[in-house]
Amino acid sequence: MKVTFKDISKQYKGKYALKDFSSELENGIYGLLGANGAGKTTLINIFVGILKSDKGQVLMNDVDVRHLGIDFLSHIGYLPQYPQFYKNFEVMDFLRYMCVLKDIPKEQGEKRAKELLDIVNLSDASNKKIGALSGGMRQRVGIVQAMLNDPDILILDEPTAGLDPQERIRFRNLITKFSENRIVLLATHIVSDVEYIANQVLLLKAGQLLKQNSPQALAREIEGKVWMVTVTDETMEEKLNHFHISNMMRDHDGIHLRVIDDEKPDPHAVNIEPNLEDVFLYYSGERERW
Ligand SMILES: Nc1ncnc2c1ncn2[C@@H]1O[C@H](COP(=O)(O)OP(=O)(O)OP(=O)(O)O)[C@@H](O)[C@H]1O
Repeated sequence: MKVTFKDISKQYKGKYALKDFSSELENGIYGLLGANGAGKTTLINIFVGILKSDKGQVLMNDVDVRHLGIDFLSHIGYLPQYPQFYKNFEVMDFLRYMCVLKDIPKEQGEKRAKELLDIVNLSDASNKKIGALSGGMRQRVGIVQAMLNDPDILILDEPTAGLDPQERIRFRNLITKFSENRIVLLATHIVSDVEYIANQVLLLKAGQLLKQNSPQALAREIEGKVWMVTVTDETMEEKLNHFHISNMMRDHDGIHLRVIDDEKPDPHAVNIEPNLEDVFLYYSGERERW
């Protein structure tokens, strides 16, 4: 399976939400990483056909998806940013309903729903009302409905919003489990959602694709630009005013700043190994004061 985005643009009131976005995806997990408002949902909405682009094409195996119509949708599983569930539906009834919408034959859908509920550890909840589930359980129902048609392309828009750390880890493991022989596109602004599971990260800023590479390669690209500097309360201000700081930690030796900059920020600064959060900040961060 191959998906190609070709020069996609979308404007709202003369302002670009997405500008000349081009990328190619093959089987694997892709983290679409960008700050709030970077254009992630716009791209996904264009991809799944909810939104029309002003310009550009989405191709599946080199065919424009607009020519494929319903056939394209049968290849897609989609979990929106704010999934709306019927709270009075029981889990299994909701999944049966989704099978009807997706035109999945009854017996096949029933079997698939039960298998998926088992994989996400929700078999015991299949007769519970959706309104009675925790946020994490509801997200798992969301991913089950996205997987009902055994899609080649799984699209998840901010899927870990509202999950606690343990649920977040479980969810990541689940995505990895489901990623075999599929394209998974996972939009998020939370770096740790994709740092360990994405084969490639697409870094989006103000509607434009800044970078596409593996997390490791992206981190290597900024080697030599991440520094550790120890300061005092008196000398800290100057650093905060001049540099991107990705972390601050205070202990009995002083305040340890993780600084991101092309130049050595202090004669005593030492280089440290970059991570994906540093990459995100290096390319898309504004210097913010709190
Ligand atoms: N219907 C709309 N009308 C006007 N502007 C919009 C509309 N939808 C999105 N935008 C603007 O387009 C830009 C991209 O928004 P988008 O929702 O795609 O970003 P995002 O990366 O998904 O952000 P978030 O993480 O907050 O969901 C933003 O500046 C947003 O304000």
